[in-house]
Amino acid sequence: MMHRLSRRSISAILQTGAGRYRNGAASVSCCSCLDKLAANGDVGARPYSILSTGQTSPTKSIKAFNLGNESVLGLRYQSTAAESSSSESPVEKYEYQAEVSRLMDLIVNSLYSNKEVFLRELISNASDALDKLRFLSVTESELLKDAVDLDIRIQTDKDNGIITITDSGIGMTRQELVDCLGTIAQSGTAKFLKALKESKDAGADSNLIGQFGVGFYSAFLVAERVEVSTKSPRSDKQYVWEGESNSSTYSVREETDPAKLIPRGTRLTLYLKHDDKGFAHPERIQKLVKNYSQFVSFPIYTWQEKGYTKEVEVDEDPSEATKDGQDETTEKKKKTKTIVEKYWDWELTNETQPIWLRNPKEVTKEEYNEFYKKTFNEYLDPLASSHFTTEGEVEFRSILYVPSVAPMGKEDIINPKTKNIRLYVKRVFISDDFDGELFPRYLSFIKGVVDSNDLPLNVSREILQESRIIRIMKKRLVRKAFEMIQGIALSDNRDDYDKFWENFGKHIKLGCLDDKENHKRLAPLLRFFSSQSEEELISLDEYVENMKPDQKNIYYIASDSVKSAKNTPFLEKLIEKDLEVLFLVDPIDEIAIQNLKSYKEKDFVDISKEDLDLGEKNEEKEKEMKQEFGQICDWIKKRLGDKVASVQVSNRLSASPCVLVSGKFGWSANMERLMKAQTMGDASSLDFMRSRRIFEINPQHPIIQTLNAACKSNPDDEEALRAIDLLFDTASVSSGFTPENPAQLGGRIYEMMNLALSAKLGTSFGGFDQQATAQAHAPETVEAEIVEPAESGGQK
Ligand SMILES: Nc1ncnc2c1ncn2[C@@H]1O[C@H](COP(=O)(O)OP(=O)(O)OP(=O)(O)O)[C@@H](O)[C@H]1O
Repeated sequence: MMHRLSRRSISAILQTGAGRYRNGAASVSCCSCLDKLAANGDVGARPYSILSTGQTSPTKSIKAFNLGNESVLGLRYQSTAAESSSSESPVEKYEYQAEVSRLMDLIVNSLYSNKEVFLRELISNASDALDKLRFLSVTESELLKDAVDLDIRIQTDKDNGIITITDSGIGMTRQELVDCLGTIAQSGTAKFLKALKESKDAGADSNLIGQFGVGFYSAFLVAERVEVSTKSPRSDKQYVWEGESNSSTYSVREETDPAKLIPRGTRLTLYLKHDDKGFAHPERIQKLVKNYSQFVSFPIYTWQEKGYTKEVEVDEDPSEATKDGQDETTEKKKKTKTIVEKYWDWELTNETQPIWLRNPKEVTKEEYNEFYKKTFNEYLDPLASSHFTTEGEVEFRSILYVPSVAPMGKEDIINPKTKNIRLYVKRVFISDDFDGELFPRYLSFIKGVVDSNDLPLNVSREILQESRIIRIMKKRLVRKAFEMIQGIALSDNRDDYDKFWENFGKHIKLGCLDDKENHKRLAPLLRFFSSQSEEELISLDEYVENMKPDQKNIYYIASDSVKSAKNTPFLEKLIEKDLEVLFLVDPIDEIAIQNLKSYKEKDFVDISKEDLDLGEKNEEKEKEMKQEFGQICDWIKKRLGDKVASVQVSNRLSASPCVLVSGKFGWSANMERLMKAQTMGDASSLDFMRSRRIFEINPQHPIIQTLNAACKSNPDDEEALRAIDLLFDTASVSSGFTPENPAQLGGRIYEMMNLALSAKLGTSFGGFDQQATAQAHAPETVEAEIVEPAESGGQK
């Protein structure tokens, strides 16, 4: 029977394993999102709450963020009468949110290495602002009313140590300026702070800024003063934000200097610290742009000194001319020299054709890897990549990657929240916020870009969910992802697949539960230990190749470790017959295999369940056995009552006297343990499953032969009957089940020990009351055992 489990149950089972997956913290990218969440009343589960929403006047615009356990005022208006009246455009002063102050303090006082990443962060913000404008303008064309190109321009003044970064993006209104710069509302920065703290605790270097980025505030890595002058197409006015590295306040005012007005977008001016003025060299900036922002899809221009050569006449010495004996009346051929004329101009510094639009034959592996690392902020090369174009019904271009490490902090693979797939429509970035629309959740670890010409530019979430085009795209993307993973599996480098399996094996197993349609692609990717390969994982293909010529099934046993799997009595006959058995030791393995049912037409068979056919059925022998052992089977069944469904002669044992086998449709010992641990099985279903077990006896074993004789000569013999009880309890334990009453089992073992010792030494000591000992260990624990699920999970 295949067990149908709810998502909650699967999630719980996944958590039973070594790696615990937890729900990711809410990821909010900007303050406006916070406001939306607050408006939706969706703040309960988030790491913050908004106590009162912003209003136009900053005096009343007070937001309180609950970060961790400290509740801090986001903005505190400090304007004084003197300040507001001192200029035409009043300067309003604000205090940073406490988190920002902490971050600024860290940036200014602790982070000295890798400072150059400030440029990457600021260019990335400019590029986001351009993306946002392009996206919004699809539905609000008036946003583009100021006809300026969509680009980023960086100018330097090396003498004064000033860098200016200007974009023609969406800009910020006054309120947005106040909301966005001065508070931390996005998860990247919060994660950075947390990681920084952890790395410091661990004594590691604090060079984490490159991995996480701290967005806008990284400007203070190099600047002592930052000016942000910004003009939103939704506002008539331009505003200026000013902050200093050693101050806990910042100010906002209107831009009144006509020379400084821009039609749209944002201009950041960085006044560099004395020691960092070297960043204002035009060549250095050019090098950094090439290094960090090569794959930004908007043109980045840098202000560069250029030169062109020209010929200029040289004034001749008149005496020299007469020396040559030239006739003064003949026209003189004038002498010239080549000089270089210097001038300053904008120079395009990045490659603007997106890498996915290029011909795959012309892109090198290094370029793919660089694009991956820059786009997804990764430090390691991916394990594999695939660049392809699909044609026909739906056309799109894509580059997909398999990361070489699992995300930091582990994600919830059941409900992943990733920004791993960036969707473009006709090169316009649309979204990276997907929830299973382009990839099934179990493949959410795949990263990449997808660019389609067939989708409308104003594609909304609803359109995505309903779209036939998206459905076709998803099918193709999934197929490509599988080809890519299979490519790693088939490569000569086994380490790569081991790495993949370690990081994403659970995802593949989850796919076996979730995606019936792709079972054929998922199954060859699975890996297990086996009775013949305890150290190295094997594939199902390797198992099938190793099968005996007449072997029909793929045998497996589910257990909690390789060690306990290899010692289970269920293996005995299979080992003797040299049949390989897969060891399913991850909690999710058994459910995954049960969902697959078969591989290459070979059924998966659980060797701990009834009706195990090892291909040696002999009816004659069975009849004989029935005659010889039929009576003992009935006798044992009578003694065990409802604890078992039946007692049978076993064909799977050689060394053990007996074993407790699960019913064909019942829970294996492993499943029963999981169900109990997760309190997913209520007491009645546990009792039912237990009552379906079969007690199998090994007719060759001396204990069974002795009992067989006892049953024929004296079936009421108390000692023989108690031996049956002990045999049953012991078989439960060795078969992987938890004994119903461990204390009672202990009592029975002591009793047997006493009997054996008495027989050996010819005496019984101290009037030892065997039955009393057994009973003394019995009572309360029975209760505790039954009550346990209800206490922890409310089920009984
Ligand atoms: N050049 C810009 N144009 C328009 N808005 C900007 C610009 N730079 C920053 N912002 C606004 O300021 C906010 C905060 O920027 P910051 O870089 O600190 O974080 P972020 O960009 O949201 O997150 P991350 O840097 O992790 O992507 C942005 O979300 C954006 O709304």
